[in-house]
Amino acid sequence: MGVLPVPAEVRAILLDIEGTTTPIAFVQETLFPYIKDNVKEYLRAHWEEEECQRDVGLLRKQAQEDSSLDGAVPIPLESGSGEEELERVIQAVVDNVHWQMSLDRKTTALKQLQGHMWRAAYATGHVKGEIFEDVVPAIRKWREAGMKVYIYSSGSVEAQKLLFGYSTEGDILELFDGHFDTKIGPKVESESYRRIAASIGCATNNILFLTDVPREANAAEEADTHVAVVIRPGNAGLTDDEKSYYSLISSFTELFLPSST
Ligand SMILES: CSCCC(=O)C(=O)COP(=O)(O)O
Ligand SMILES: [Mg+2]
Repeated sequence: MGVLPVPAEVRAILLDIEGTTTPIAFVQETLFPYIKDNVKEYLRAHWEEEECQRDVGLLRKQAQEDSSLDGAVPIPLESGSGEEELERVIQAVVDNVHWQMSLDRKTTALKQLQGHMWRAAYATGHVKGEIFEDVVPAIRKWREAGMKVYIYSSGSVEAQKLLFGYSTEGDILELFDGHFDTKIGPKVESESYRRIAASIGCATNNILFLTDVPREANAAEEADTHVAVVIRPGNAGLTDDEKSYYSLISSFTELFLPSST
């Protein structure tokens, strides 16, 4: 087992979810198929609700922005009433969601709808958020050492709270001091990490960001945030250059805090 000393100036640890706290397989083989299989039924059942209309409005706006992309699916406005017209628009939303998911897009519009759909899946016990076994004990230790702990995921804040609120380890939301999603900016843009630091009330170099994705690590590092790349079973492989450039950990227990005994 390796040991990665955490720089003394670090006051907060910022965690990615998929591939870092949670197996990619759980997201790809449980969470995403749930959306693909249930989106049509969900839209039919909730169409008249304000939240659902807001989600569709966001998806429509995103579809307009995406109109020049290969295979993009437009979402028309409902013109008139009637079952057939409603089905036509719902089918367009379904096709748009499937298209975005086929590209694993991280748009706020898609993530917002997914977060709302997962609510029922978690609340009924159909799904439990999977967490790697080293995660909870390590976070408890970091917190005892005075470290703040935050989440930054492309999944919406609502989806994050469901995953950790209904997890295989029980409700562990108390372990986090706050949550960030793509509303603060994309994870591959350095400005997002400056905004997160401002929101936490610290400098970017007071933060250590743990992620499985080198492009995200690179963006954080450009903002002068400390980074380590997390290697978990099922994660995408790293190039030799990435392996030699980044600090790597395969378990949270490998982080060594200056105050740890
Ligand atoms: C928060 S649960 C769903 C995860 C998700 O939708 C996703 O896109 C994962 O992105 P991450 O930034 O956590 O790698
Ligand atoms: Mg990730």
